[in-house]
Amino acid sequence: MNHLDIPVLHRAAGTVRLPGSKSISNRVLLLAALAQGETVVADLLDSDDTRVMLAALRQLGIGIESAGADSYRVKGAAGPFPIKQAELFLGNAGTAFRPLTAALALSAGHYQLSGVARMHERPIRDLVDGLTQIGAEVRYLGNAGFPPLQVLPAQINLSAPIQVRGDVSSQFLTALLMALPLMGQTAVIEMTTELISKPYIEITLNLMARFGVKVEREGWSRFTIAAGQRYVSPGTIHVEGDASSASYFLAAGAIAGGPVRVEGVGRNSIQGDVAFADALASLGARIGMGDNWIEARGPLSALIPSPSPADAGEGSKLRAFDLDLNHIPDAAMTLAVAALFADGPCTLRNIASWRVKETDRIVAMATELRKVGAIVEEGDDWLKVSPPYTSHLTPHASIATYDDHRMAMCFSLVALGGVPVRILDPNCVAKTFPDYFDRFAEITAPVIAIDGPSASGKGTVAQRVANALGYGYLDSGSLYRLVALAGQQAGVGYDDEAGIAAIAAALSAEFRGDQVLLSGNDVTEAIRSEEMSAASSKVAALPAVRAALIERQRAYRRWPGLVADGRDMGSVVFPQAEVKIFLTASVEARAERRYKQLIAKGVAANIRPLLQDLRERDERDASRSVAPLRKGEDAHLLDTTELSIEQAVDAVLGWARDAVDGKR
Ligand SMILES: Nc1ncnc2c1ncn2[C@@H]1O[C@H](COP(=O)(O)OP(=O)(O)O)[C@@H](O)[C@H]1O
Ligand SMILES: Nc1ccn([C@@H]2O[C@H](COP(=O)(O)OP(=O)(O)O)[C@@H](O)[C@H]2O)c(=O)n1
Repeated sequence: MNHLDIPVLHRAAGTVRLPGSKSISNRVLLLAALAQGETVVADLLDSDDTRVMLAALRQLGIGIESAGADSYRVKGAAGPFPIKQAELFLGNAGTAFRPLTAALALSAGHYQLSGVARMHERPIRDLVDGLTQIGAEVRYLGNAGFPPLQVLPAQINLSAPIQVRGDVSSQFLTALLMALPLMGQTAVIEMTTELISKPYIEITLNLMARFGVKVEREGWSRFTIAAGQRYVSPGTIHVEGDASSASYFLAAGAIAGGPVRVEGVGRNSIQGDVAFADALASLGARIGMGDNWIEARGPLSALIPSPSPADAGEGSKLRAFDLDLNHIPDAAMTLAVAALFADGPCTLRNIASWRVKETDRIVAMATELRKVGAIVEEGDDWLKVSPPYTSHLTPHASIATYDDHRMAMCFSLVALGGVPVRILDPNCVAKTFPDYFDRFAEITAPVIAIDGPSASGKGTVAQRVANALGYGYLDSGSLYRLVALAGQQAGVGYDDEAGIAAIAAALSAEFRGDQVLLSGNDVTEAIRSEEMSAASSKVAALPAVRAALIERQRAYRRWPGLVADGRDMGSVVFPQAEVKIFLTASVEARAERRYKQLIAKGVAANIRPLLQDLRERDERDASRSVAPLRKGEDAHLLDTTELSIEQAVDAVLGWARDAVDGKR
């Protein structure tokens, strides 16, 4: 079977920009489709579930065009769907299936809705019962109570309150709430049971209000949509980052040092899953929050006195917990795996909804946690997880993922316990977070940052260290050289900051072995010319250019690790690097090395202008306002004036070993 092996990981630190929220993305798409006017949906999640929704809406006659990266222009139908006959295949996307069922039941057409086998095992009776009460014609095409479904035109009557259960899934209530305004009449929904996952209903109500429909609620038991309201486009709507997806990164920060920061959700979020941060805090993690970000670090250890607050979390465990997690069912899965890193048995309560998700998550979680050595007890709606008696997780476990994206994402955290872990069928994360593992690697893969002036030997040493450790290698200087060359080719002046920054943002660069390609053309030699050396140091002084290249550089941080060389690897791009080195040599030694390099390549050269050029570039690199070249306090100084290449490489490897050993 297709699998991903995650190596032993020692530390999690860094920043992750979250993909758009799945819950918000699919709700907004449906509301925009039913609304009057055109809605631009920005920062939409790009995943299987949203693709399913987009395709279904198009099939139902809604005009949807791309409006740039992750943005769509949706032309609302100003009421029910215009296409009156369709067969929809909705994969395993519950956030598409349930709301579409309700909206189609009120659209006076002939429709069929089906999905993958698992979708046909996920209950939908409570929603169908609610719709049937108001006269809708919704029939089971397979097993009663489950998809696939047939929907027929019907006379809808809203005179009596709709009675709905809310104890299996809150999505049924969401589906009814979003569809009912199509009728333009007063509609009342009464819950016949306790409502679970209330924060998801808050998202629904919040988004309906953004589209102009107000729902009055009495506690969580009665909801009224007053007559005469209709959906109207709010113009542009930005989808927040996915708070459930944030849980893996925040847990990683709490388990393995941190700080890990997620961007895209924060204090102002409308998603209940941000409460996951509070749960982590109750386990002892140190949490910070801004309007649009959340950050997690490991607990402060009361026992181990530490020299600086930044190191204080090392080695200290999370506190054991006993929590009711009904309000954050999805993010709660992350806590089940975090329990492996706690100081005692942990109990997750009130999680019955796990049984009807992508898989029976209680069974799946218990089975897979046992593979890594946990002692697990399970009940109808609870799970008790105790870390292994020895505190050591079982290495090389093969984790089955049950076509459940969250199982795959949660279990990546196991590697932070100092054991390699294998994730089977890792591509199931595409449901909500297609590049999850790349992002996770960007906060967990170790980095060796080597900065220093031109011709100090950074590239030579970095490449050899990378080979010795089996790590990847990033020559960040070549990116600035590529920008300079691309700017020259496009005829953009090196003083046109916005123009050069736009080139940097769109740079089509590829490293293939020793070859460097720009828009598919081999420019390995062209970027090394003296002209490009001077030009690159000019474009590198432009703040907008540096900003445009940051995320691209961070994306090179992959497992098992990265050696990166440049001027600001340790200070700006990878401030959390395991090892930072400032590599230098006297300017005379460097001029001589450059001279020898050029002569070896058959290029005529002269020491004096080389010396002059190095001095000028040193001056420009050291005096620029953004990311100037200088040795940071936390960097090891390596002066290679009197060293051979082998000695320099050995010194770096020694520091790298010490850093990793220190974390064991
Ligand atoms: N002790 C040393 N460490 C690293 N490189 C050295 C050393 N001595 C000589 N060199 C040579 O210096 C030259 C410049 O190194 P390079 O890696 O291109 O520098 P940088 O990437 O810092 O500009 C290379 O030809 C390299 O072989
Ligand atoms: N991280 C980096 C890397 C390079 N640079 C700039 O890009 C230019 C080319 O980088 P390089 O590493 O290829 O240059 P050399 O050290 O090989 O001469 C340098 O002169 C720096 O001004 C930077 O500003 N920041």
